[in-house]
Amino acid sequence: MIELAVNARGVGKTFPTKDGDVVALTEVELTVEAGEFVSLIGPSGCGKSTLLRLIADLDPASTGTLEIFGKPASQARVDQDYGIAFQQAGLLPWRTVAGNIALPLELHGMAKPARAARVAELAELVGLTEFVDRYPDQLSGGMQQRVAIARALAEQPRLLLMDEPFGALDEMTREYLQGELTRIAAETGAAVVFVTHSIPEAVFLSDRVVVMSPRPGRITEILSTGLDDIRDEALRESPEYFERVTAVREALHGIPVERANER
Ligand SMILES: Nc1ncnc2c1ncn2[C@@H]1O[C@H](COP(=O)(O)OP(=O)(O)OP(=O)(O)O)[C@@H](O)[C@H]1O
Repeated sequence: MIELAVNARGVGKTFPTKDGDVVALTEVELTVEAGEFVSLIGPSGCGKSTLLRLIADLDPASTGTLEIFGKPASQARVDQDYGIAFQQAGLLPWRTVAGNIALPLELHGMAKPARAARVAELAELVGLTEFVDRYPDQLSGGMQQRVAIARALAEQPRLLLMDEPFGALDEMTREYLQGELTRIAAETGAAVVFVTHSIPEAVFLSDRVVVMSPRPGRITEILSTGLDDIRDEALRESPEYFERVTAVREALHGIPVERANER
């Protein structure tokens, strides 16, 4: 039987506000298989971050059921089944790269020698071995984001939740880190749920792209990219890649792009 990293059934989220209820998400049906890379894409306010926050148990769902590796999200949180990385790297400025990566290991009481070994392994995984003694303000934005990814992976989570982690980076760094992330996901075997505004980014990274629409946020389409496992620079220039980018763009617009331009 296929193991599911995420299993969302009829999930909805309503925020009560002083001006009335905001229905952020409704009737979300989504499964993510172990080891699968799934992106969430959609216009601003469609509930991408909300869905990620529900999966991470940072907020409770208002309706439906949500299981992470067959457990309630709250249990998965206790069991540290997932790691999280956000748009802002969120590093502690007074700690070195090694200190930041080690933080979750320290909090959970890993002994010092084991911790040092794991930090070295993670620094190598994200290509920062030579920078472990630097402080965050001595790093580029892309390097800071790599530290955040290493920290999220510290406890070998089987699921990585990422909310626009490359959103604040320049295009070249972004493309470089996309390649790195696909390699890291393959090496660790972790499933990834990745929030993005970028259609090419979603296609390049993903096995499946989940297209969402706002008011109230819901899934309108799920597209399999059907691309093979090798995600390199050649892929970005291939006809299959352009085809998938067009398909996702059309799904976002709800109609074929040519016709949308005619209106
Ligand atoms: N704590 C909250 N209280 C009230 N409304 C909220 C709260 N959090 C989110 N919302 C609303 O829920 C909807 C979905 O927000 P969410 O941040 O999930 O969208 P998003 O797709 O991630 O947007 P963006 O792409 O701009 O980051 C929005 O209308 C937002 O205003």
